[in-house]
Amino acid sequence: MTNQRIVAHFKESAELKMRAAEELAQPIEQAVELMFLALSNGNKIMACGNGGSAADCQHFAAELVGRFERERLPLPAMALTTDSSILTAVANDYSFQEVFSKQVQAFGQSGDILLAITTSGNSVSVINAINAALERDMRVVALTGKGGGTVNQLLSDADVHICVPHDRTARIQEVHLLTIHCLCDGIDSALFGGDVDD
Ligand SMILES: O=C(CO)[C@@H](O)[C@H](O)[C@H](O)[C@H](O)COP(=O)(O)O
Ligand SMILES: [Zn+2]
Repeated sequence: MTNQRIVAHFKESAELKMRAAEELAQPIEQAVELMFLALSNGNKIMACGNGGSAADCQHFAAELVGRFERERLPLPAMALTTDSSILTAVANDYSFQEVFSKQVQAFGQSGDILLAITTSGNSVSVINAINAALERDMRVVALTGKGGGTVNQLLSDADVHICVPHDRTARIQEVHLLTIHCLCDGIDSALFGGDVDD
């Protein structure tokens, strides 16, 4: 019984990934172009999200500041999910809904990118960060699912919406992580060309 449940998770995840590849390849490519252009111009990428998506933000920033698969100079990416003093001060003195938007207002500059990760597309802390980014003339790459929720109403053609075609949070997160690795690989390929050399 347990074994069947495990196999069912693997099957559902694999099937979704194959299906999502068709739908998401184009927006992921657009996101790589947007990110590469920003990094080439000396801008940075900031990432925000809650719970498992907070971990995704940190994973992404680590691969840009450290490395993905190839040796290169550190690239400027930061997770807005890590400074417990900022997070607790803003949540305590204002509201949790402002924990990311305050940081976008503090650190964001025109031309920077916000990587906004929310499986529902409805987390208010992430929605507020998107609005703060757009107000600062930043571009937004949103990773969502479940139809995209409120995020649909905020983005324009200058932004990129990568919406995983599924309703289950865990499955959506699994595709978000794969997408993050595609973004890292795309940025490295834009820097160095197509082949991984190790
Ligand atoms: O990882 C999981 C569930 O798989 C949870 O921690 C999940 O990320 C949290 O419930 C989040 O608060 C969900 O927020 P969101 O994806 O709807 O923006
Ligand atoms: Zn999770």
